[in-house]
Amino acid sequence: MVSNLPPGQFPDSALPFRLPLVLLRVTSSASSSPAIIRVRGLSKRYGNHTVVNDVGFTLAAGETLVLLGPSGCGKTTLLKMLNRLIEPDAGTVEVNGSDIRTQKPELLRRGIGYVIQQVGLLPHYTVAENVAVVPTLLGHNPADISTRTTALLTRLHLPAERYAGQYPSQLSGGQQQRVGLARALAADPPIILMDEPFGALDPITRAAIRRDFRELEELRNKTIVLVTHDVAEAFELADRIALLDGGVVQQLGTPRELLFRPANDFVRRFFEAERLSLQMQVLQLSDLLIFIKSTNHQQSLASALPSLPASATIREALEALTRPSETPDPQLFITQDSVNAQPVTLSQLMLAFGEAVQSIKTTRVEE
Ligand SMILES: Nc1ncnc2c1ncn2[C@@H]1O[C@H](COP(=O)(O)OP(=O)(O)OP(=O)(O)O)[C@@H](O)[C@H]1O
Repeated sequence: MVSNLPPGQFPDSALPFRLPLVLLRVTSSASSSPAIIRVRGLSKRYGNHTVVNDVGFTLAAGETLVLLGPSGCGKTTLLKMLNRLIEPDAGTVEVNGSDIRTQKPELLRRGIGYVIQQVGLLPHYTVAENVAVVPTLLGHNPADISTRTTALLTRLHLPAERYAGQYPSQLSGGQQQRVGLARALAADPPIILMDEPFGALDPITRAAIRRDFRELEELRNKTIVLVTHDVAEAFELADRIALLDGGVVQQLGTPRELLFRPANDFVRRFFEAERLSLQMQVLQLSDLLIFIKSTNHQQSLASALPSLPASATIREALEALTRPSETPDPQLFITQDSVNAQPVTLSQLMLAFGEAVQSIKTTRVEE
């Protein structure tokens, strides 16, 4: 019965069983959609050095998998084996059920978007010509290419009337990166591979492009494999993370699973320095509802206070609650549906956050 409810909504009768629900959410994993990428036993050696060692995973359509790990752990090598830029020594990659070795590498790559840190725009092509490269190679209708190019550039904050005719050297690094993203999306491939796509950008541009990335309609249904060594970026963008060390996947799971159920000491240590901030990014208001004391409130107050959905993260709630305010203990409403709204003050939220984290830890120890 409880599992049929949307996240964050619990019937009163479920009260005594609320604690295990927090745990259940930690263990919930990948989607059950059909696999679009299936990797088995993938290995690559250079001389005596095994840089990717027996890696396997299955990716559902629409999923974003982040390959995370320290420098030199094999992320780029693994990514490049997915579009045959590097051939493995062992193992297989299947895309939509067929072994990629049965396709010519250049044909395979036209069907898989690829975004890299160095962007790799063609310097003597205009922005519009760069975006149009793959659809042109695929023989798409020129009018359709032009319409899509204009739409993509506009969506990525590069209005075509201003930027379409410019050359890459006339653009900033962030603008070039946006053109790189538009180019990867131009032929509407179902799969996009991204290698440190935001790595060369300053923190503000990086945050802005990451926000666009999350909100971009064109990316919504794509299956994405993204390489990064930035933990916060991985947690922000991933459905699942494959954390690598020495070419071996140390753990593959949701950000919650890696944070709250680390498979080994390497995984635990990897997130240690940013643990608090990651917990605030991973836990949602819905996880805290059971720890917030219900108070009677006037419905009329709801419209006067800021509100956030129960799916908002603790970080988003803290951002909302710590804006300059006249009130010593500001509050907001957590909206669960059109009828139910739970008021919470900043101090209640902090207390509930502490209790939620503690309860997850406690439940683990008791297992
Ligand atoms: N062509 C090559 N010849 C020999 N060694 C290589 C080659 N390409 C990569 N390596 C080695 O393989 C290991 C993994 O490299 P890879 O670029 O996949 O790591 P990475 O995790 O992407 O690192 P980074 O985050 O620094 O980009 C490194 O030790 C690297 O030196």
